[in-house]
Amino acid sequence: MRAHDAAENDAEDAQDAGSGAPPDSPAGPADAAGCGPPAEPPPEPGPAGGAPPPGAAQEDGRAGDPDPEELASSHYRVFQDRARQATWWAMARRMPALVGRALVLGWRAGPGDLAATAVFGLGMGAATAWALVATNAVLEEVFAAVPTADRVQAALPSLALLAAALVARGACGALAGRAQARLEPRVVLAAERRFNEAVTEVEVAAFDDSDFNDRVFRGYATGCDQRGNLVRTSVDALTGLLGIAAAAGVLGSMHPVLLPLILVAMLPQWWGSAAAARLRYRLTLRLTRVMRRKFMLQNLMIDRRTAAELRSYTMGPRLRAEFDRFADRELEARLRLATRMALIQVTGGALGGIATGVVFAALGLLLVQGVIPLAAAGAAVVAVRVAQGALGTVLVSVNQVYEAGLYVADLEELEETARARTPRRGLAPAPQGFARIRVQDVTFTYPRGADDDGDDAPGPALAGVDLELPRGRTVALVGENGSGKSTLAKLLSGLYAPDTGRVCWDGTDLARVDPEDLRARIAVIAQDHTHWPMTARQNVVMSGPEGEPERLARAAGAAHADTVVADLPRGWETLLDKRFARGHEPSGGQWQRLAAARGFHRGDDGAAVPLLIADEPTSALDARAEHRFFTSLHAHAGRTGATVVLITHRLASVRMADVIVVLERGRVVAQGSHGELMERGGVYRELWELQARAYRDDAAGAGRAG
Ligand SMILES: Nc1ncnc2c1ncn2[C@@H]1O[C@H](COP(=O)(O)OP(=O)(O)OP(=O)(O)O)[C@@H](O)[C@H]1O
Repeated sequence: MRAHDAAENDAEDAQDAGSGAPPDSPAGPADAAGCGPPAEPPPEPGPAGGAPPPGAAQEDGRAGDPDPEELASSHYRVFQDRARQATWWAMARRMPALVGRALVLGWRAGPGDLAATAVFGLGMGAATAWALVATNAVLEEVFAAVPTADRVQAALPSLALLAAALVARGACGALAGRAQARLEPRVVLAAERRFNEAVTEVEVAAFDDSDFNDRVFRGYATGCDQRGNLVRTSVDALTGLLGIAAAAGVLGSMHPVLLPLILVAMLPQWWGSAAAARLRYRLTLRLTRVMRRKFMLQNLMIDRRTAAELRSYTMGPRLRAEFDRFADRELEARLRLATRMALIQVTGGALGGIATGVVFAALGLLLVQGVIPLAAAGAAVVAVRVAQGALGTVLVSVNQVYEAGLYVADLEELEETARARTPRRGLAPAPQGFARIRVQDVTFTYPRGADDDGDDAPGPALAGVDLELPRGRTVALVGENGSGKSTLAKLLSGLYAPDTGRVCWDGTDLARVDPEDLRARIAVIAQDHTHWPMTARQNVVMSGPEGEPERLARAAGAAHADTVVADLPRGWETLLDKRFARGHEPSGGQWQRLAAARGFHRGDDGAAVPLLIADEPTSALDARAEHRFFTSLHAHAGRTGATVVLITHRLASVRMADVIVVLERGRVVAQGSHGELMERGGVYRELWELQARAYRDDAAGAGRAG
């Protein structure tokens, strides 16, 4: 069964069995998006979210359709469990911590703006109380007996006070709003900076973990903005609370029985906003993978690097269909959400109307029974309205704080994971150099994602590797595809650490030295080199010194990138990306020469950079360029005294290497010079003879044809 069929079936099953609702009920929108694992029912909506949904037991027994690539993702279970905890009680419990967190974030990002927000927020609360007291005074003056012109005149000072209170309230509101609006972007920017640091400092192995990638996507798509939301909505909640406190204080001073009426008036609003926020949150959470797929597919459609192949292989309709498949799921989920939101709104509105009626009836009753005077009843109506507005703000904010808090917690977990997976700093500096590099009994398995259950886990990429790389020599790693050459190169370059065993520069275990310091002493010409959207100069100089023209010329000459640059319209200053105006696109081989120049540039000083690793550096080069390149590589070892590690399938060039290491299925099966390995036989001689025979046959064929 194809993956998406399974996902769709699963979505339908989840609707039928998991929610206890009919198939077209809105209970299963997120599963319709195909994101939830088969054994997970959709979470129970509504305030009683802690209870298991009806039908969950059925679902447990149901044989779900396997769709491991898309659905078997245990971290969704974590989120569903967390979303299910979103009861009112859970929200209330988390509120102090979340608001506290928001205040800390706000204080760190903009202490002045946070202080201004607090001062003007308090001012608003005080002005609200003042306005209510003035309202009561005005009504008392007017309604103490039958209203007359004199009474209205007598009420004028109170009216002036009321007007002043309202002006003060408006001014405080505007100033608090300004401070808050200044605070939010600062908080978002601070979050973005932390996020950028986390994702660029984390070890490269983290990107092999799909769970980490999901978190990174959520952080990038929503997490940073939600930090701003958390601060804004927390301030809103606190401001609303001040408004309520003001109204409640004034009402309570009139008559304590008026206090519970505020609560009655607000309950429906509470329910509506809580339900709506949780629905939205769950949808976004469950659509993460769908949105990520859509984003990926759309990138393939718009990227100029894929544009040609997309057309050659007539991939357009297929990609569009794939996009539609995910987009339809998302749309369906969003449409269901819209319906559910409307239902919640209608229900909340109706219940709100009933509650207001109950409040007014209660006020009438109190008035008739002489519990409160007419003026107090009038002021109470105004106070209830004020409190309703403020409570509305609080309730919406509380839900938003809770919702933002979930995203922020997710982002903080990402930061925590990233911190835990960021190589430790402050270790000993890397050794200046080495007489030899020793790889001792190294075993390495690529990290698996949280979703991998281990049943079909691949074996180690390297197993029991022992090796010595002498200083100033060229060491070639050869072997068939997947034999572990690049993995060994990544371990040698300090990108990955061995699971067991050690990589040592003389007596120093590289696990004990500062990884960034180590990497600064290694130059790498990567197999999957990046086409940096920068100028040709920046592509070569990268993190190295900029103002050394001789060094640049040497590097470009060694990589034969000088001829590439000579043909560029603006030489070294040509921008190498066609997406920009006046950008230029080098050919694949030209890019490879620039990438090689980057490696030579970094490794120019062999005392500072004693190791150069070149992973298939000539795969896109023509025969002449390839030959020249290998000559340069050997010359580099001779000139700088650096050790050169070369990975290549071109065995004719490997012949020049001082040591050739043959890998097979992650193990070193032979090592020695070309002559020794040819004499010994085995994989190396087999591969060599295959390539040599192909050339001999071609030459013979050409001779006969001639
Ligand atoms: N990032 C990764 N995550 C998981 N497995 C990986 C990763 N990179 C490589 N592998 C696996 O590790 C094994 C060794 O791969 P490696 O890239 O080191 O081989 P190689 O000898 O360089 O191959 P080639 O000649 O094709 O470049 C392979 O089985 C491969 O599937």
